Amino acid sequence: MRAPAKINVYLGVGKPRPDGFHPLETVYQAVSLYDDVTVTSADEWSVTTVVDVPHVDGSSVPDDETNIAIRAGKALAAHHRLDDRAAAIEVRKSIPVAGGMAGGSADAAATLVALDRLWNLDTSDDELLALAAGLGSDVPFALVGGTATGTGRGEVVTRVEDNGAWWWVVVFDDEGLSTPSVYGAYDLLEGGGHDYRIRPQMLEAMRTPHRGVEIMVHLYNDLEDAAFSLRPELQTVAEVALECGAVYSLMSGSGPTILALADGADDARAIAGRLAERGYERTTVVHGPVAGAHVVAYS
Ligand SMILES: C[C@](O)(CO)[C@H](O)COP(=O)(O)OP(=O)(O)OC[C@H]1O[C@@H](n2ccc(N)nc2=O)[C@H](O)[C@@H]1O
Ligand SMILES: Nc1ncnc2c1ncn2[C@@H]1O[C@H](COP(=O)(O)OP(=O)(O)OP(=O)(O)O)[C@@H](O)[C@H]1O
Repeated sequence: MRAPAKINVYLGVGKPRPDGFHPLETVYQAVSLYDDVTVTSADEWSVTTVVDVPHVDGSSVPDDETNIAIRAGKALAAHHRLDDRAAAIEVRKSIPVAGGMAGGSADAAATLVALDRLWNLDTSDDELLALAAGLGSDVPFALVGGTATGTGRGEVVTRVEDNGAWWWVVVFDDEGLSTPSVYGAYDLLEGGGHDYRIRPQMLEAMRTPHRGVEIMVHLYNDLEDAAFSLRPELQTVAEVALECGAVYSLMSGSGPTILALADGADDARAIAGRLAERGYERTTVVHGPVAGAHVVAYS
């Protein structure tokens, strides 16, 4: 089972709720960078992470039951009162770890769908989405894919019509950035007191056939200043991407991955080449939107 990375083409963040989570209004996009998950029935739960791409460092991915893929499998088994079931999970990672591209969420979504098929459970889409929401704010979107809005803490996902062919250069970072620490820095900067809603004009513009570049004025990420305060060199990466010809540059989710928007595939490859000349060699070209781990019905 294959699950895509996500980016947030718009991320508006409010003040923390009583439960500590931040209310979000985001526009997610699934892009063509994937983790592949394989499951086999076993007597005990296990997870193995395999990395065969240079831009991923899998050393910090847990191999015990804290791995979100095992948490997903156990949640599915418990939901069906099959607590005696277990599986061996193999995750082949291409999505950077703690990169703001929801790699763990992709693994969780892929595991839910893969085990549902392996065990012939026929879990409904609504039940899968509810299980996904219990695992993490970004997991429901990894099931749905495409382009979608996320509200609540990000887990309430509604597909939107996106007739675009977006091309991005993804600039990887050597170190990950912890999502809670970025939200913490956002609170210290007293973020959240503004109107963070998605502009209807953005959704309208995405309905019209476009190449991403026409939507550029609407691209936005409220967590950028917070991440840049923790890692100032990330702002430099975003600036260099513009100097290398990006139409726009944006941080992905809670960072540290930086996205350079390109005007088509050839332009993206040219930007990646110029970035390499400037010393940023750990990049890849992706396009979006792409399908999620499973085509689900949603409202
Ligand atoms: C940055 C984003 O990727 C944008 O889509 C998400 O908000 C993060 O989603 P995620 O990694 O699936 O997040 P979760 O696993 O649900 O939460 C991890 C931690 O991030 C913070 N968190 C997450 C989501 C949210 N709406 N508000 C938060 O404050 C909380 O400290 C939480 O303990
Ligand atoms: N299957 C997994 N893959 C990657 N990280 C995992 C996994 N399971 C648990 N983790 C832990 O979760 C942390 C964050 O992982 P992840 O790669 O999903 O971050 P992220 O891409 O920044 O997520 P998001 O964009 O949703 O905030 C890792 O540092 C790791 O310790």
